[in-house]
Amino acid sequence: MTIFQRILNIPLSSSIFYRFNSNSTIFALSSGLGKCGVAVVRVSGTNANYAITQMTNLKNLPEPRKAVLQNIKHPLTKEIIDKGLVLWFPGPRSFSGEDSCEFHVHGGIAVVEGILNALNSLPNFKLADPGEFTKRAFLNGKLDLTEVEGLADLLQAETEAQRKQAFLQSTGSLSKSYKKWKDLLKQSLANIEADIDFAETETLDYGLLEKVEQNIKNLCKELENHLNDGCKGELLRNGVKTVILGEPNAGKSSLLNLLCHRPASIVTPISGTTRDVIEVTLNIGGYPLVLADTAGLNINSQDVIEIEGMNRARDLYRKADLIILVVNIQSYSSVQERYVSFNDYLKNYISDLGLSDMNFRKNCIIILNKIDLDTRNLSANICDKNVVKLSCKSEEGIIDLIDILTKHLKVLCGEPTQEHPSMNQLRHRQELEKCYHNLQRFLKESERKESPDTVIMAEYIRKALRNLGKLIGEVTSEEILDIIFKDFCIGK
Ligand SMILES: Nc1nc2c(ncn2[C@@H]2O[C@H](COP(=O)(O)OP(=O)(O)OP(=O)(O)O)[C@@H](O)[C@H]2O)c(=O)[nH]1
Ligand SMILES: [K+]
Ligand SMILES: [Mg+2]
Repeated sequence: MTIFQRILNIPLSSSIFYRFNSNSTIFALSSGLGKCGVAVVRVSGTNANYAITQMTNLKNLPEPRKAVLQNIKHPLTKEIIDKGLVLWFPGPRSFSGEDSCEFHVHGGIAVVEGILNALNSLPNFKLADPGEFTKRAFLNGKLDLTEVEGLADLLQAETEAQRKQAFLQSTGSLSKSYKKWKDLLKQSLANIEADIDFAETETLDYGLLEKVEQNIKNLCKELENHLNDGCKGELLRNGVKTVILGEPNAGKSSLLNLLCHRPASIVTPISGTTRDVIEVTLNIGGYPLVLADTAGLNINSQDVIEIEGMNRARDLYRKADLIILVVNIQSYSSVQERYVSFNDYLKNYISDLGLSDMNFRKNCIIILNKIDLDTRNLSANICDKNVVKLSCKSEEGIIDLIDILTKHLKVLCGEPTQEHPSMNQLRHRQELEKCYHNLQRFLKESERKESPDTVIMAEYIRKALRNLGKLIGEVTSEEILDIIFKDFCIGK
């Protein structure tokens, strides 16, 4: 039961009942719950005008989109609940596309409760389900499905780059490309259908089919580029999975704590302290980083708990987008004479950790930790832009670390722009892969030596069109909509 249902004492089943009643007028607190300066209560639906005429002294509806100050009263008891701003948004020029209005009242819990109770007493008014305003906007054609997803992401965005990506998507940058592709396919289909229907009886443009083929080939190239983007958008949306690896006592947990500014992971001088994976989510330079501290890798260990911890560390290593390898300068110092260079030592270190297949130049940052203990000044001879010299104790080198982390994140997540928005959900990728596949089958048929079957070719384009239609929500199912709208909060 939601807090609103509790406030209004509305039984749970009623919201399920109303789900099938799209004629109802919905209302909800759209600003955050709790004491605050101003609370915004939103109303949308055929009877939205009642909320104004029944709850204020206005005889007529106010001028659209202009705030008016009014006493707001309960429609039955006529008791004044609060004085606040009232706004009227006649459809279709409203967020949901329906007649809508808003009450901006004082953000006290009892005030909000009073307004919600007053609205609930109006005929055919009901508390909105999570995301119901947006769902109505989608069903009224105000937003397509990728824009809805962008809006959901905008509400969830925790970093600047995530906000940027979500905002671009919510304002249609992604659907613009998809709609352009759809128009091209529609045109191609019309041309092929013309060929099927009239080629034998009428003279059609010479080379019409060849033109279609060339267009589809170009589209396939564009689709390839869009699909082979290194999953940048997905990484930005979900966070870059980063794992800290290294020998026991290298300072992995100290590093995690330093980056998240709190003692999230236990630090002791005892080797083998960390066993479970400790995960934190950070905002580094506007990019989301999902950072995991792991058990130190010690291939000689006989301890079953430590071995299980190491298994978990190696499992994360295989799934990680970015690796932070921690090297203890004291360990290097003790054997430095045996190696021609630090690089040489590193290779051996990595193989000793059982990470021999690791490509430590790609998406890997090497941390030379404990430089406060570098009494022999060994670090002076190490000049590698991928090696950060750090002391988790004195925090020397932390700025370099943040710098190099940000650089890696920028490359991994990319910088989505209006012209080149990134796709960022598995749903999009799957639908586009199917679309690409269907176009490939079209090209295969068109390139057949014996006369290609234009009916089959048309069918592949129809299928590809359906894939794009699903992507932007022209073809959809209640099931998909439920998944997408469940991420919204009440009032949006
Ligand atoms: N002097 C100094 N000590 C450090 C530094 N970083 C970590 N330590 C110390 O090194 C010891 C081990 O640190 P941890 O962070 O627990 O190391 P770990 O790699 O997580 O160790 P395990 O979880 O056991 O694998 C602790 O006593 C830390 O205080 C550093 O930069 N300088
Ligand atoms: K330790
Ligand atoms: Mg540790």
